[in-house]
Amino acid sequence: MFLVTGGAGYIGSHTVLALQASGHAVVVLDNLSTGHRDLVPEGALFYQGDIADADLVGAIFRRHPVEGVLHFAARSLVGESMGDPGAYFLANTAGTASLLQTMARHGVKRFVLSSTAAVYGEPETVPIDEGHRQQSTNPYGLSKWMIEQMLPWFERVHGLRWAALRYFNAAGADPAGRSGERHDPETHLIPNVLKVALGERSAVTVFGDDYPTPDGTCLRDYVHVADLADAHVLAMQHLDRGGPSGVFNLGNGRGFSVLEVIAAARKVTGQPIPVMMEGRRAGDPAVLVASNERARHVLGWQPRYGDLETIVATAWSFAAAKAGR
Ligand SMILES: NC(=O)c1ccc[n+]([C@@H]2O[C@H](COP(=O)([O-])OP(=O)(O)OC[C@H]3O[C@@H](n4cnc5c(N)ncnc54)[C@H](O)[C@@H]3O)[C@@H](O)[C@H]2O)c1
Ligand SMILES: O=c1ccn([C@@H]2O[C@H](COP(=O)(O)OP(=O)(O)O[C@H]3O[C@H](CO)[C@H](O)[C@H](O)[C@H]3O)[C@@H](O)[C@H]2O)c(=O)[nH]1
Repeated sequence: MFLVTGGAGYIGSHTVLALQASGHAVVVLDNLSTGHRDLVPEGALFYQGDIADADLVGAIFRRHPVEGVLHFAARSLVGESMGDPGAYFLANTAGTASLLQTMARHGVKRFVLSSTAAVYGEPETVPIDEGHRQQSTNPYGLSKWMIEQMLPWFERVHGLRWAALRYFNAAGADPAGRSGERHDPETHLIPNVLKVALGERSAVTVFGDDYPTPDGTCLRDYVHVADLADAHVLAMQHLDRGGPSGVFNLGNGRGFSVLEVIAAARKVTGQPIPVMMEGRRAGDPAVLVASNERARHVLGWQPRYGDLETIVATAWSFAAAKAGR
């Protein structure tokens, strides 16, 4: 059995589905600060509470035979972190230190962390490999980088084995329609583009068209949430086999511009999707594209839904169903 923190959230709920599909029992811990109780897949046990509540986490470890923890629970709004860094260091870094300490007390020795491409900051070379310098430009990325740096100490002292998965841009929805992205407020590009297609917003705001890229808008590496979920199952299997702890980028290795994403959404939805150009959003690097060689070779990860139109189409099916279309 695995403990999934943040299993009522976007990527966590998809990973619960993938763990269940590979035969694992799951217990979810989530404080529902940004998640939804109804996104927790059927069959998973659910505890509402905080990762830093050592009594509650300890009780879960006493009651259930937890072999490992997949840790998604976090605050993850870059803009918010710029205005309230302390909230991010407390919730993410200190909260995870508490979780790791409780794991150590209860002898739980496997850990998969949701990390982020935001640990790299402005890239010096593209594609970005795991050896790239870490110089996050925001407190959110730094809060995750500090967690990554704690992990080798828990390994050395307590025998923890861990994988830190640095996601690029998570996107799409469960191809079977069981889960999808439901953030409020929604800051991510694809769901916001689809809100325009649904008529919930009048136009997509494009943050900057003067970047040094072919069409002037930012390039990002969009990776399907079901492919991310698969990588978590593979990372746990890798640790099970006695594979070494480590850091892995998760992206498709291809960059798409904001305007290319909007064009794909026009094609998928058949809607015109008007655009409104605005200035740059603070802290956005021009290009973020992953080298995913390590995840492919070491974990045997093979993304199944790398095609941009497929990513957008699965997100569209979920968003349209939610809106009653
Ligand atoms: N969405 C992305 O593109 C992206 C990219 C890189 C990294 N990440 C990371 O992936 C993880 C999941 O992201 P998401 O997009 O699914 O976010 P999400 O907000 O949908 O999910 C996070 C879940 O954690 C829960 N939670 C938050 N703080 C908690 C706490 N202290 N105790 C218990 N539960 C708590 C929330 O209620 C929510 O259900 C996060 O750690 C995020 O930093 C996301
Ligand atoms: O309404 C919008 C929303 C976004 N964008 C642009 O679209 C691109 C993608 O933006 P997202 O907000 O969807 O994603 P980010 O690249 O900002 O952020 C993601 O990648 C980060 C890594 O830098 C973190 O991991 C973060 O958690 C994760 O959401 C950016 O160029 C952004 O400026 C728009 O033009 N309009």
